[in-house]
Amino acid sequence: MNSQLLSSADGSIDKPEAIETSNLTFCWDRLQPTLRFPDFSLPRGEHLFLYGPSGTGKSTLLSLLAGMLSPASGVVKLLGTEFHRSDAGKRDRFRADHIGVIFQQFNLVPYLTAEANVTLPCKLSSRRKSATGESPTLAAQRLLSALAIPESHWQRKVTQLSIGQQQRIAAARALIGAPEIILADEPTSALDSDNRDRFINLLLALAGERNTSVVFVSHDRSLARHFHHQIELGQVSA
Ligand SMILES: Nc1ncnc2c1ncn2[C@@H]1O[C@H](COP(=O)(O)OP(=O)(O)OP(=O)(O)O)[C@@H](O)[C@H]1O
Repeated sequence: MNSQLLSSADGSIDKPEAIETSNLTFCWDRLQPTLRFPDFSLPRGEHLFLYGPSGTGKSTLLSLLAGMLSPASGVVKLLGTEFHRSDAGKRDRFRADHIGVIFQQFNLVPYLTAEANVTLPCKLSSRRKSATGESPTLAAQRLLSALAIPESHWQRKVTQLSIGQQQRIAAARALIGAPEIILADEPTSALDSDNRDRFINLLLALAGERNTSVVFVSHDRSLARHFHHQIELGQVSA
């Protein structure tokens, strides 16, 4: 088993961990091999790159971290709690309060404007709303601006925007209200390499300002240089 305790980039050892896993396994069904995941521990405010070939369980691991799946065995803790063991209501609340997710296909609400998509987490979480320190609309506008979405596009429906713009709106939605953790699943797969690098740099800079930890999944190992830590998935065994 590949076991990794990721040391803090600033050398401190007393910060509460954003994510800890140990002996984590998951099995979709009896016909498939058990997915076994490496142990790791990600300090607050740091970022981790998870890579590996197709089918090695990157998206499954992200769903385990997000509490959308429960492990077959082992432990997964976010901010010191095994929140996936809570009932559905508490799980949803924890996720809304503490986690921003950027999905592969962005999962934006198609009939809402760019700005309304970004403020959505503040409607689902009073914690995220108050953490903006201002009105959610102003916070959304600041993020849209920082992510280079022209003001003329803020009131457009997201379906009228380019893929690159939709991706940055998904990032703004994940960042608003400074959640402690962002989970990003291959959000750059549709972009060329210049735009991919620019997006990752922006995402990590904005996350850094908020002391937000980021787990970023990709099959493209060349992106690893942007991140504090990296883990390769690939051990799939029965
Ligand atoms: N909903 C599901 N039901 C059954 N099996 C699934 C389901 N989702 C994934 N799997 C299986 O679990 C394994 C891991 O899939 P997963 O999507 O986590 O891999 P991945 O590394 O993210 O792949 P990719 O890079 O292609 O997105 C694969 O064998 C896949 O077929």
